[in-house]
Amino acid sequence: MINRDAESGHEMLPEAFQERMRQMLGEEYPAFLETFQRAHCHGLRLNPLKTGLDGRSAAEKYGGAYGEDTGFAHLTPVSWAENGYYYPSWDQPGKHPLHEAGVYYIQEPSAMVAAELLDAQPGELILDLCAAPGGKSTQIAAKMGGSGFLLCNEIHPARAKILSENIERMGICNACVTNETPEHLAEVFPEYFDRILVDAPCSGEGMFRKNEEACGEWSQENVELCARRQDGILDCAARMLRPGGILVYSTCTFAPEENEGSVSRFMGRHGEFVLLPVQKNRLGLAGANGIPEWAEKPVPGMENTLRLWPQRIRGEGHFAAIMKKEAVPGEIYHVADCCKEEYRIRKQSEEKYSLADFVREQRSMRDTPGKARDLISFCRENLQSLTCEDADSLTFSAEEHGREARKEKRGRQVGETKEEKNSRQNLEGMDIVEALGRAAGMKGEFQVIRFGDNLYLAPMEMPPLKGLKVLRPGLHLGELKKNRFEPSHALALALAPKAAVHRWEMKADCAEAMNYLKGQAFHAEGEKGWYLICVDDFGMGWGKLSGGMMKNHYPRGLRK
Ligand SMILES: C[S@@+](CC[C@H](N)C(=O)[O-])C[C@H]1O[C@@H](n2cnc3c(N)ncnc32)[C@H](O)[C@@H]1O
Repeated sequence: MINRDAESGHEMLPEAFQERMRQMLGEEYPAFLETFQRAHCHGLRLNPLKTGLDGRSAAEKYGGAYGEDTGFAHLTPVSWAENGYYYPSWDQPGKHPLHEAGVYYIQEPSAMVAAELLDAQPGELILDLCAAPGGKSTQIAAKMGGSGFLLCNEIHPARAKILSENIERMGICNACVTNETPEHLAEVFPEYFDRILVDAPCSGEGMFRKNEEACGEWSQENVELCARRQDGILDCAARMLRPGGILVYSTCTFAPEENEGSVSRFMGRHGEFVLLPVQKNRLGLAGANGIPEWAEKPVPGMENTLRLWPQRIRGEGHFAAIMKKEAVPGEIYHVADCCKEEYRIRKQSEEKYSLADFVREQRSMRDTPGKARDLISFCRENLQSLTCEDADSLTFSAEEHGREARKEKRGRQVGETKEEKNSRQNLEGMDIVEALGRAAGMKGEFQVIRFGDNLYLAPMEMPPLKGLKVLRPGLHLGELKKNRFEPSHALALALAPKAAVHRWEMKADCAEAMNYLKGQAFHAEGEKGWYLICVDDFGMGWGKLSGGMMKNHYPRGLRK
């Protein structure tokens, strides 16, 4: 039954929920209820993969550079998230071209805390098990900075598609998106990951203020159902974590059964895990403790978990806990290193191409000069020549400008045998693919994967995905069409703009940018070919110039 107390602003809250919250909060209950009369906070996270800056510098640069009507001014920091900012309710950053260019992700401020606690490091193997729509995955990827492997999984197909689009929009190169059950993933990846985030499906009580509809669906039975589901998901996560690995569990609900309850039941079943304290002072969240008495069988350290309350902070209700897998009960789990070794060997035997094989195959695809459908020819014509000894500091050569200069030196050079010429061109091809990976943000070693006519880049750490439902096996580079290679939208968003030979610059706050997002073609003069369409120096999509017209290649499904 719904309590309709119009004056209080919480008329939509179910009575049983109110009664339980009254019991839980005691004297603090009126302050909690009062939050339902206030508007909720709005947050966004700046994307360092795009800006190349830390949050503060990016906020100063971009927050200051845009007027009120762009929806990108007035940013104030969220204390617990590195690149997190509040924006005022009158701003509409979701409608701005910079949003489509992946410069930021709109995310509820409290929801930013879980990925901070996961503390992902470059080079690690990380799983986001319940990942759609991708707020936390994109935050984790930002921390990895293009190095290591991120598996983003979502059980619901339609939500997995949205997840994949968000991974693409944010220009992430080292992530794979799957649509799997936790149980199936646990069979495929025993003790594989260094860190796992379980941002669990929950009763969503913490979002009631934002989403009234969720209130109507609330029931005690659903809370209990969610708690049981969380037990199952956490058990799968435990199987996939390597000894010494970190598991972060989070929800956006207040229900004790799904928070302290889920954690203590999990710890009861898994003696190999210990609870780690959340460093609350560092996050500006002193005293935001979990409550041991709210678990049926509390385990030591439960107060070290994190509870966010809307009456205490500028954000919605959230819960998070950090757990570490310590012991290695050999009879249940394999040893992680053995497992990784196994993957490495499988990869070697199953992998279709080495980079060298791939380059050789691509070069043989050039049936007629000028009709090259291979990736290397595309790069030669459309990417600046790059040197990439140090992945962190790409140098783009300005001297080799011009279509002629970029053409492959096809003929034999003086004193060169046929074999030497082939080998030189293969090496050049490998350099080009290597440079493409760097320009797309790859920091470690990577592989090129071909699915039919589609080409992808993926970190070397990505294991074989046979038998899994995969939406995105890495960064989509593009498609080999009949007579040409067509670059993907994902590549436009991941590519460092300075790597593109042809760029078409637009101002983010002008009508031209919105018209491009609507799919409109426009008049333009310049050299024929592919153009990276940029808003304020950020890649937003492709256009193809021919005969004075820029054909619009912004994907139909994303047009405004
Ligand atoms: C809280 S949401 C995740 C939000 C996401 N982490 C983010 O930051 O954008 C929980 C997700 O778990 C998914 N889910 C539902 N049932 C599941 C199950 N049995 N196993 C795994 N995930 C499930 C839901 O579809 C939902 O997308």
